Amino acid sequence: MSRRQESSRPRVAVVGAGSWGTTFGKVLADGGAHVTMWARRPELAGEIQEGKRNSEYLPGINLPRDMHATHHLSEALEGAEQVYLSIPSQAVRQNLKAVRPLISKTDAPIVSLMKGVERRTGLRMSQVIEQELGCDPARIAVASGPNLALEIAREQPTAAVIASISQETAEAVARRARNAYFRTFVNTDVIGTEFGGVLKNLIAVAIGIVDGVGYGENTKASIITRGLVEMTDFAVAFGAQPETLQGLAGLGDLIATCQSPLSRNNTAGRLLGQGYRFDDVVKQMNQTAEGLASVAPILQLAREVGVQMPIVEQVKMVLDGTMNPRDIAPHLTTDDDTPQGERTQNGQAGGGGALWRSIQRALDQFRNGGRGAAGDRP
Ligand SMILES: NC(=O)c1ccc[n+]([C@@H]2O[C@H](COP(=O)([O-])OP(=O)(O)OC[C@H]3O[C@@H](n4cnc5c(N)ncnc54)[C@H](O)[C@@H]3O)[C@@H](O)[C@H]2O)c1
Ligand SMILES: O=P(O)(O)OC[C@H](O)CO
Repeated sequence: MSRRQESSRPRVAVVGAGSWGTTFGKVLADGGAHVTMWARRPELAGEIQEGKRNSEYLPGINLPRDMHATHHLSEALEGAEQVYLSIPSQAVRQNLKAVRPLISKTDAPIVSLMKGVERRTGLRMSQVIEQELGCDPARIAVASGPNLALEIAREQPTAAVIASISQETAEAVARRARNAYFRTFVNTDVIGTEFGGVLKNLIAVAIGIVDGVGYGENTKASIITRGLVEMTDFAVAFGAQPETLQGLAGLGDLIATCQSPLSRNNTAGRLLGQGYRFDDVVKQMNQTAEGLASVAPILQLAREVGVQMPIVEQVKMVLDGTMNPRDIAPHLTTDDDTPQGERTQNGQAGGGGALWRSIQRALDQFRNGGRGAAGDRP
């Protein structure tokens, strides 16, 4: 491709060159964008820029010629029409402080690719972005879904959802972030989309734990199913649409993360189940397992709104070393001896579910001027 052709392509920046940032950069470049990655380490920026490889995070993957990289943030952000963020959630705030002055003159959409909450505040990443950049929330979007980086880097067909409170922003990002192997849907339920990505990590840690112990498919299916109930109850209590949790950012991501040995959260859980202590697991993981840092703030938030999360509670006990991983299975729902109905706390899977859902849908349409908000729409 000539320099002229390349310079006419829409410019986007990706901040963070780990496995997901680099994969998303490839998705964007393969979709026709001129991509500049920001890598913290100069040697990684050099490898992507010169060798079109990121051998540490994506071994065996050739990156597109239109993917560039620098360790100078200002270079990466210069002229970017969209900015994508993919660094560990606990490091986002400090990095945004450096990003802010560099994008103050643009109204480029800011897209979170991350799936964690800030440990200290319990805030979702879009909330941290809004605080630190002081920008209109309609400019912020989040991407989520069953998106194991290495599979997408290998160009295996995958779907994702882009959420923003602004339909226009969600669509602009979805149009840019798609190509022949990566299909993006849109919704306006940022809360549900973000919490789906955070919460499935915690259930994937639980699955890893029981896998490490040696339990089989019944146990795992029970945890996945009841885990989805916990995820839905929690997210809905914070204003999410239940449909979002049944979509790509909820059930879809839960299936992918719980089933795949590529998942770092699942892997961390498996090591715990095999008897490794939390500190040893952290040492063995050389990539980000967001679930480990999200457990405590999520449980704190759950307590604040009165939502029960027995599976996540037990993950925390295993992480803290106060529960033997073998004991996780008998407590799948509650320690209460009274048999419970198989329903979510907000009643959506029980008798009142249909009525409750139709009320939600009516409210949803009212809020969106007659358009439905949730659900993954192409
Ligand atoms: N890997 C996936 O399959 C995948 C898929 C979807 C979403 N995500 C989410 O994307 C986010 C990033 O995950 P990842 O998989 O790319 O992680 P990773 O561990 O592969 O890479 C993290 C990157 O952030 C950099 N980094 C670490 N600390 C930093 C700091 N203090 N400041 C700046 N940069 C720092 C690392 O050097 C590395 O380049 C996470 O929230 C994760 O949940 C990951
Ligand atoms: O490797 P994990 O556990 O961070 O999961 C990666 C993605 O979130 C899967 O969608």
